Amino acid sequence: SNTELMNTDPFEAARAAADFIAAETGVESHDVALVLGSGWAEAADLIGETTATLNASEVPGFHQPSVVGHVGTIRSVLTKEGKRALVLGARTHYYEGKGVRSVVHGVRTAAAAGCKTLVLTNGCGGLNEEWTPGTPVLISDHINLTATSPLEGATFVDLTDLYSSRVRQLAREVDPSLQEGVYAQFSGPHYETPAEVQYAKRIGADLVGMSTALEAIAGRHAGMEVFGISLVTNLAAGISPVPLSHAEVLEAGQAAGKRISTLLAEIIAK
Ligand SMILES: Nc1nc2[nH]c(I)nc2c(=O)[nH]1
Repeated sequence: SNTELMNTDPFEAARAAADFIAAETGVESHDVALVLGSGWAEAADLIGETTATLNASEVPGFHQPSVVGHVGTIRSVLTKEGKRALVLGARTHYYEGKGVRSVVHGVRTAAAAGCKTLVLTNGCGGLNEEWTPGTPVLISDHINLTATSPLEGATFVDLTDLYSSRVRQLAREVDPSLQEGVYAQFSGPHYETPAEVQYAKRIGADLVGMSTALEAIAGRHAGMEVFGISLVTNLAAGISPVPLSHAEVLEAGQAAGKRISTLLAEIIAK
């Protein structure tokens, strides 16, 4: 079974998933992988024409997302430039307790499917009060506060320029006003306390979230060029006087959807 395969050899599990996707979509090899986070759901429709849609639960090793508002599909999208994009709308978060191998299965599957570029998007909390909800921020680097790694054994991988400065430059050509920030991944599922947000700020983070860093490490290990972009959907706890509300988070994501998805489509087209 896929669970056994994931437990014995996660790379075999990714190979099986990639073969399944190639067979089901009729696309032998994909070029760019897109992981959609909160607020980014519209991006797939704007980057090209969806030629196949699979339910995540039917693809080996993937789970139907347990997070409300997250789509559970994997789509093959043909861009106007003829690029094949694999859109992973079924992210597994570390806080779901399914293990770090499950968190990075989609990334490994994308690499096994042929992708050379990995685009990671997410919704996050902002530590800079000028970044109001709905602000997209390029990820320049990350701080992994999960106390874990997707890599096992003596897999010493360099993470210099993990968030490709080349692609960040392309993004700035699309929108010169784009800001950059360091993203800190907390394990979650609770939000940070105000004291933890100040700690994150003090150690150099500009954004706090519960995804992305572990996926980026696995993406680099798999040989892909990684690019990350966050959507600030709320000010992190304590940055603004009012408490967080998940409803506000979701609503801010929806409001910014069109603008950031267009931005992403233009970056991918480059
Ligand atoms: N850790 C963390 N994750 C988040 N995801 C979203 I959307 N907002 C936040 C936040 O404020 N903190």
